[in-house]
Amino acid sequence: MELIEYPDRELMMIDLADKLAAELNGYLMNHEWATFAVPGGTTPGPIFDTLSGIKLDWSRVHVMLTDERWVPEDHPRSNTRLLRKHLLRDKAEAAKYIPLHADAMAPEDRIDELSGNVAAELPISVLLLGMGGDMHTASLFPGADRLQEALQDDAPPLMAMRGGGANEPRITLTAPVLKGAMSTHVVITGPEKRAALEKAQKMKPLDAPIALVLREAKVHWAE
Ligand SMILES: O=C(O)[C@H](O)[C@@H](O)[C@H](O)[C@H](O)COP(=O)(O)O
Repeated sequence: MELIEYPDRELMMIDLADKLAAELNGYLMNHEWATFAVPGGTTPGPIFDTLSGIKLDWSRVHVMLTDERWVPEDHPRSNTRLLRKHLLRDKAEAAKYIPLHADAMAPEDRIDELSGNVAAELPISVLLLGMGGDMHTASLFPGADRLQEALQDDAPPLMAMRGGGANEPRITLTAPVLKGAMSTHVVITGPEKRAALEKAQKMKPLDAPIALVLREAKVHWAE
């Protein structure tokens, strides 16, 4: 794991946005398109704000979430809503969006179709992950109902997930998809998450799902 510490959050968000854009740009030099997977939650908004204004051939960037809360897209907890408001606008409006959500009561109602769309975009070229204080990443929560299945190397690309720290049903990329990314970044803030991250390094993914990716990841941290 490579830990990159920043003097403050604002600087980190801007610098990380630049790094991600540079990686996408580099990838596009040798590939027809790039798959860019990003987290929801409260941390990445400022990264998205900066990214959306960066000059890049966004029309060849396919954006997807690492996980989604199964709520309508105009719900305050919808990660899709966050993306539309902060990332898929300005220059980045040209990006192709690969949804993890569809209009249905439960994720299981639409998962086959959503999963097929995700499978066509793999491997992920550039992956950005968040992490919770409980060491979950994407919607792979310790104690969630199908975590064990989602950690298997032959897990389907997308799975529904309930329980653990999740408030509502979730849909999430699974371990093989996250581990298969060409480049992996994790962004965290504050002393509590820093301590959790350090603990996770010595733990198994079943207890600390972020541990799945830590060996290969660059972790970006600011107080
Ligand atoms: O939908 C989500 O909740 C996320 O994708 C999730 O995996 C997030 O990255 C962590 O929960 C950290 O969330 P915060 O940034 O809000 O602390």
